[in-house]
Amino acid sequence: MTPLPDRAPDHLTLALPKGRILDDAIDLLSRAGLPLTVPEKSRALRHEFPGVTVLELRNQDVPVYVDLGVADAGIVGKDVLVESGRAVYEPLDLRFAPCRLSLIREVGAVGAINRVGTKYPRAARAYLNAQGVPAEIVKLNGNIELAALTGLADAVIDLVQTGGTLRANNLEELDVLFHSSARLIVNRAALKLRRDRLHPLITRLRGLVAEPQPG
Ligand SMILES: Nc1ncnc2c1ncn2[C@@H]1O[C@H](COP(=O)(O)OP(=O)(O)OP(=O)(O)O)[C@@H](O)[C@H]1O
Ligand SMILES: O=P(O)(O)OC[C@H]1O[C@H](OP(=O)(O)OP(=O)(O)O)[C@H](O)[C@@H]1O
Repeated sequence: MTPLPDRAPDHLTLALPKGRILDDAIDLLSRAGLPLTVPEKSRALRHEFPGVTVLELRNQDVPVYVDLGVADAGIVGKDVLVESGRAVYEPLDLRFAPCRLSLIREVGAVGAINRVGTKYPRAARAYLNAQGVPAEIVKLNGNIELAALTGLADAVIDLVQTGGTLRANNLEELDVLFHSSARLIVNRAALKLRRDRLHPLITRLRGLVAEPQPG
């Protein structure tokens, strides 16, 4: 295991993704007692709070920073965690950012699925292998559904939440690979070294996500 960088055992370093997860993650961690505020809009990538450093990362990099011990813990979607293949400790489903990873096609499309566009090539390969579909996978980086609309691919594997994107583009969901939501992930060495910070945090977060949600 990669050794942790030399940091005080009572200091926490958290990996959080910029984008749609950041505000809810900061809100939940604040309610769990950490002295965090949403970072000012700036080009700063590292935010210092009393006893806590927040590293603002791309989603895909959160499991890497936690697995390699540069961050003690992080918050990331299950979809990104599965795709990362990183065996980090995942103690808690935080229950926000719910969505599902699905196989999607144009409504009424027929014929073999020979090529699939996706941002999730690892999950897509595992799914297609399990289905016995020997399709080529094309890794894309955004607006994935366009691949199915333009003929770049016969189908796509992408996230669905409200279904609004599907309806707006005459697409349909053929199958669900798995459901996703935001997860707390923790570096295994940090869990021992910084147990006095991490154990109470996990306990408080567990209490918060177990409470009935407002509304
Ligand atoms: N429409 C959605 N509704 C709810 N949750 C979503 C939705 N889309 C994505 N998510 C969840 O939120 C996470 C972050 O999504 P976000 O849109 O911020 O990332 P992104 O901009 O696609 O990623 P990146 O640019 O880092 O590749 C996803 O990994 C997923 O877990
Ligand atoms: O079912 P819905 O509520 O419409 O949500 C699903 C859409 O949300 C995500 O895209 P996002 O807005 O993050 O853009 P991206 O494709 O550039 O990642 C996802 O990739 C879908 O396109």
